[in-house]
Amino acid sequence: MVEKRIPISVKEAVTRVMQFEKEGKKEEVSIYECNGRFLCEDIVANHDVPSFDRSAYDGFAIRSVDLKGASKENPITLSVIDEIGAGQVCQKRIGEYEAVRIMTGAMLPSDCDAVVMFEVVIEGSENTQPYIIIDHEVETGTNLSFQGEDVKKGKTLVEKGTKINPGIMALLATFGYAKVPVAKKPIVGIFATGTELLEVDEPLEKGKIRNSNAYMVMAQIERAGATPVYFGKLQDVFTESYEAMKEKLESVDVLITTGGVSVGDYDLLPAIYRKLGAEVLFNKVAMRPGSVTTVAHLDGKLLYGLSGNPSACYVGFEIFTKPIIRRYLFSSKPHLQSASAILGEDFLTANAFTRFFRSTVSWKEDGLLHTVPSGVDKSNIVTSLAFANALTILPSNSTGYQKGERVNVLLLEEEAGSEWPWN
Ligand SMILES: Nc1nc2c(c(=O)[nH]1)N[C@H]1C(S)=C(S)[C@@H](COP(=O)(O)OP(=O)(O)OC[C@H]3O[C@@H](n4cnc5c(N)ncnc54)[C@H](O)[C@@H]3O)O[C@H]1N2
Ligand code: MOO
Ligand SMILES: [Mg+2]
Repeated sequence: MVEKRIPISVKEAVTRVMQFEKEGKKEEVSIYECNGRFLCEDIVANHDVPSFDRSAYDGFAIRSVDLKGASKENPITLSVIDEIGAGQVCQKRIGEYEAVRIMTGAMLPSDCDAVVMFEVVIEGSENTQPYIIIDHEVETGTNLSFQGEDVKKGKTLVEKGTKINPGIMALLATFGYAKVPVAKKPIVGIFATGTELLEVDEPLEKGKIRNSNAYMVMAQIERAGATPVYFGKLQDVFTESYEAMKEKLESVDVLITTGGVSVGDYDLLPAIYRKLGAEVLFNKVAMRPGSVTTVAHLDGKLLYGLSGNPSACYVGFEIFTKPIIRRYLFSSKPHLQSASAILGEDFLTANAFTRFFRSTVSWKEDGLLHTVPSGVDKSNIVTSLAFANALTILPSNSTGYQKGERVNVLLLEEEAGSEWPWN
């Protein structure tokens, strides 16, 4: 008699997996190598930015008090006693009716309180002494970039667990991070199981298929921020598979297998977990695709038995493996980012299980996010994955869903993530 598996909810299954979440190890890498890595510490401003008042324009630093009463009828002349470019500091005191020629980014002389742009003054010179004529009043603070206006010292700017992007690179450089504290990438091993599997470079044979899951999952692991290690494919032979898994488990943080987790005669993973002594957290989830997703735990490591069916394998990884990787990478929002979208097609069949259909979401003219299937909604389908940028969640119900209804989607390519999208 075949084993009868009792499905648990997606929320319960994710909860069981997340009991084993942990932050990973830290390392420091050169700023040249950190783009795309995940911060393992918050970035806190260690000084004001800018750290001094500076000119926002090319022009003249002045004392606004000297220009009180200036007008077209009563233009005021200032003597230009110094000249500074960005990086230079004026060493002179600026007295009454004096000004300094100043370039964008140069530190404002301490006696001055505003800048007038070149374009609004008349320049002249008398006996080699330059002067300017100004025909309007200038408020204190005009054309300045103030100390701390960008950020004040002590402010937390970027939280640990954030993926470094070009803007964060600018912050790291601003605050002097020649070495950047990042999370070590966890090592995620993969075996593809199945006697029917051919490698990419092998010609098709009767009854056989090419192994696509391994390459798909490697790319998902990389997208999640970890390092994939492909251990090759295993025939559906117990001893060989057991030995290979036992050996490779030593060298990885997480071990993924694809295929062999259901109730078929050659589905060996349940027996392999037993022999390894791994504790199975669940082997049936009320979701489709991915209902057979099995997660086990052994000596602090998670073993993912993802389905052999490509769509089920893909969804199982995104829902159950990605958040563990992101927690390892110090994220406090490790789950796929959720959003509300308008359903673009009818789904009128009853669902006993929550459906995650692979979807293409896009913004439409109504300003709302819309979701449509990216291909056929069956777990053995591989082509729908190529165009999926989201998973649309259709919770189980007896009526199905109508075009135009609001639904939740999980965004596959957004980096911000969700704390917990399962409420
Ligand atoms: N009696 C039952 N049969 C099945 C059940 C069930 O509940 N009772 N569940 C079905 C569901 S749902 C799924 S999903 C599949 C899951 O099967 P397995 O995870 O055991 O995977 P396999 O049997 O090894 O393979 C399934 C399918 O996927 C193809 N495959 C496998 N590996 C790869 C790969 N690396 N690249 C591409 N395609 C792969 C394989 O050839 C099979 O066609 O079980 C149902 N059966
Ligand atoms: O696990 Mo299967 O993917 O439910 O379709
Ligand atoms: Mg099977």
